[in-house]
Amino acid sequence: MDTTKIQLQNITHVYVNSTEANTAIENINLDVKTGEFVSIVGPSGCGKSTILSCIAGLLKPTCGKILIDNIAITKPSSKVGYMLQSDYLFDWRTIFKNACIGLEVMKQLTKETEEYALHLLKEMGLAKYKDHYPSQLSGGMRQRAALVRTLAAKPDVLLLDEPFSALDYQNKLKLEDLVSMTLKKHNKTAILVTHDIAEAIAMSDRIIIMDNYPGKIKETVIIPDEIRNTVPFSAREVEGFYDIFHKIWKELDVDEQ
Ligand SMILES: Nc1ncnc2c1ncn2[C@@H]1O[C@H](COP(=O)(O)OP(=O)(O)OP(=O)(O)O)[C@@H](O)[C@H]1O
Repeated sequence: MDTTKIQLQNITHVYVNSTEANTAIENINLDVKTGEFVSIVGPSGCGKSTILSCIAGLLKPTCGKILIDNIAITKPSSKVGYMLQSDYLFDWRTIFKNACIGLEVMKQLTKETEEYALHLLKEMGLAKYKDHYPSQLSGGMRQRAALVRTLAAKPDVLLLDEPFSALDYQNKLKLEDLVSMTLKKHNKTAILVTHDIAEAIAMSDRIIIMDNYPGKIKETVIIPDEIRNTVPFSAREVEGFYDIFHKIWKELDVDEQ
């Protein structure tokens, strides 16, 4: 049975400083099901990161309510993992120690949780680098270590804010496959923010297209099963992939509006 994991109910957020008020997002309504992968695309400044920060409990929306498992989000919670463009690994800690940092901060470091972190490092092909330091790893390996750190705390929800954008194309495609397969295997619910339309189509069940001034939902695109059930790398070869690409491209092309 489909259960709703995340609910955004009429979310509006206004950034206020000493000279002005800026309505970043207005009346955002969105339900995300357990295990669903939703991407958000839209022009720069339309409020994608603001939405993620509100779901993460880092930002309190000016109006509206956010629920996870029907419980209102008022502060950051271990249920929600956040992965960003920069890996934020600590250079003085080994990869294993970096992977365990969230557990340490939450005072959940036990033999069992350490073993789980080690298991995830193995899954990500990093077991033999566990005693290395971040500076000894490539960008793709570092981002995989950041993913282990995020998953080690066993969040139900993953918020991914352009996590592959700093990687070279080959590593980006490899990591898309790995993240997609890992999240499916662990039945995680994910929201990805990306400027890469092909990445959004290849990884998602559903894509939310946003509009600017103020940020709002313009359209929703449901990804057909043939694409959804294929790993991201091969999804690009599925018939109909580029029809969806062109549709989204057109929606985002401000010159044509
Ligand atoms: N701390 C802040 N104070 C004031 N305004 C802010 C703040 N953070 C973001 N904004 C404004 O809110 C709007 C939405 O910003 P946000 O970063 O959420 O957009 P975005 O869609 O993620 O952008 P990008 O694609 O460029 O990363 C923008 O107009 C931005 O300038």
